[in-house]
Amino acid sequence: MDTVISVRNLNKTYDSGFQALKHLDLDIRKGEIFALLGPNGAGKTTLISIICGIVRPSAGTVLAGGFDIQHQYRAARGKIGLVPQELTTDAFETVWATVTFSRGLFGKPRDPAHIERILKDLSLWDKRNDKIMALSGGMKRRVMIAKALSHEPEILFLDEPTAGVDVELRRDMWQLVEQLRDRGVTIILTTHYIQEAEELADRIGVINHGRLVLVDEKNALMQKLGKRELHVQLAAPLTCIPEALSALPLSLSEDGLEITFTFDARDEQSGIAPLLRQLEDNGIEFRDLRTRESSLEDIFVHLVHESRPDETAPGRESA
Ligand SMILES: Nc1ncnc2c1ncn2[C@@H]1O[C@H](COP(=O)(O)OP(=O)(O)OP(=O)(O)O)[C@@H](O)[C@H]1O
Repeated sequence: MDTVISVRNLNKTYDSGFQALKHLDLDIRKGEIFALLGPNGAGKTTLISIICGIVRPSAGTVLAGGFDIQHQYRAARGKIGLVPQELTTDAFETVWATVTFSRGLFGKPRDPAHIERILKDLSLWDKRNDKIMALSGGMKRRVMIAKALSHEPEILFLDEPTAGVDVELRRDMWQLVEQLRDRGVTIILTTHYIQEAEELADRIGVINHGRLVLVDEKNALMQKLGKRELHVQLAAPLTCIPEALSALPLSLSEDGLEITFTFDARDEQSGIAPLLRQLEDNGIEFRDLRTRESSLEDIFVHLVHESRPDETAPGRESA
């Protein structure tokens, strides 16, 4: 698959001496939705700002559409649309004027048909003559996307696209992102919301303390790192796990009516069949069985915990 963004050995140390990015390598593939996930201060905005040419790296290279963001800035930047976290647009301008103006900033010739298409795609056409300040929060966000798409970029960065928006608007935004991808735009979004990455992304990168802790296909990630649980509903309550079963990874619910067995989704032998035999051998009857896969949230918490630089006890893990 074609690579549209290529980041190599990126380092960023701010003037304060703080190292925000450490030896970061990343390739973004054409046409994918890539979610960059990380806790506060992990380095997401720093990384995006360097790729978009807003912040200078201390070392390393970034190619966008084959152009070097430092040495071929205009060509590289022309490939990229950026929707920043903050709504930065002139409140007194109309929707049409502000989006048209953005296109001009990239030195592109006027193209009213293109602006019309974007505004229609983003359900802003009816609002084209309205002043930005008269729009709802959700519409303002759409205007920011329209501005970012005005110069026909191949790559769209969305920095926390749904921070602080309500659930309904978040769903709207997700739908919009998928529509843009279907039209061939490569999308990179940063998010705190694990559900957002789980819902939208083809691939996920997890960043913590300036390092990319992991990059993988979402589904592969969930399969590889996922744990599964088998919940066994018992016919009669137990007071404790019988001695004969104490070697197994079992836990008993407070009311004694459910045993949980945790196993690794990667193992071919889950251990469920031997477990059920042992339950029978020990006279423990059950009424029902359910399995549950770990969510991306479980995986994320585990990864971020593992990658703490000050971690002194390597064996410690979150469950
Ligand atoms: N101009 C700056 N000077 C010094 N340190 C900075 C500067 N900008 C960011 N940092 C620090 O770099 C680290 C990474 O910040 P960054 O904004 O990239 O993180 P983030 O992952 O986007 O966080 P958030 O999710 O909170 O937006 C933070 O510790 C931040 O305090």
